Amino acid sequence: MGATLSGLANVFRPLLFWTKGKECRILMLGLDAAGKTTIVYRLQLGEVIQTIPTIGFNVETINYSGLQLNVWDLGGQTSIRPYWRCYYANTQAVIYVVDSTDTERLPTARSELITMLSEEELKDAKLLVLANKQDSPAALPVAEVSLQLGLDNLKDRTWSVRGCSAIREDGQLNEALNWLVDELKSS
Ligand SMILES: Nc1nc2c(ncn2[C@@H]2O[C@H](COP(=O)(O)OP(=O)(O)OP(=O)(O)O)[C@@H](O)[C@H]2O)c(=O)[nH]1
Ligand SMILES: [Mg+2]
Repeated sequence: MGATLSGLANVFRPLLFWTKGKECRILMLGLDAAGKTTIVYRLQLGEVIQTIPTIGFNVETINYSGLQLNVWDLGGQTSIRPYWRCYYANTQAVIYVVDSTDTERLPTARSELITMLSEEELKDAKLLVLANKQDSPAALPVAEVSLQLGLDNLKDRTWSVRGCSAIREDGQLNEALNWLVDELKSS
């Protein structure tokens, strides 16, 4: 019963505060095909949309739990990654999305993450790592993704790693976002 009530609370939480709240700038980063765009529109529209690779960026506003989240979803292809840094200024949080089935490129995801976090402009940014595509049988468990990204080595950073699936309705995505908005509100 307790679990059901907390599930319901998670579902209705985004609706509870629909008026414009404090603005927060959030960057969605991660390698190409990690699921960034799918997640953004899943959170905004509550549905799974057909995506195409992002060339440049999408920017969307999501009113969530009393905050106005201005979400910048940047393309993750190799040739686009050098431009991520143009968007770092005034960012309060980074959502770093990882394809948990793409084991071959986890070292690349790790090095891009480390490079990004070393930037002065992001030194105070909170970090939410999403180990996405957990619906797939080929997905590595969250703990393994975390290990391979070297997250335990992070110092002086408010961070969390969560498993999720952009295409499955299990509440994990909302739970992860709830963690982030609670951190943003308390800072
Ligand atoms: N099985 C599964 N597929 C997913 C999930 N999330 C995204 N996808 C699929 O992964 C592919 C890439 O998703 P996108 O959201 O376009 O990826 P992206 O990170 O925005 O990629 P770029 O824009 O190129 O950086 C699409 O075919 C999605 O349908 C998920 O949780 N599970
Ligand atoms: Mg995209």
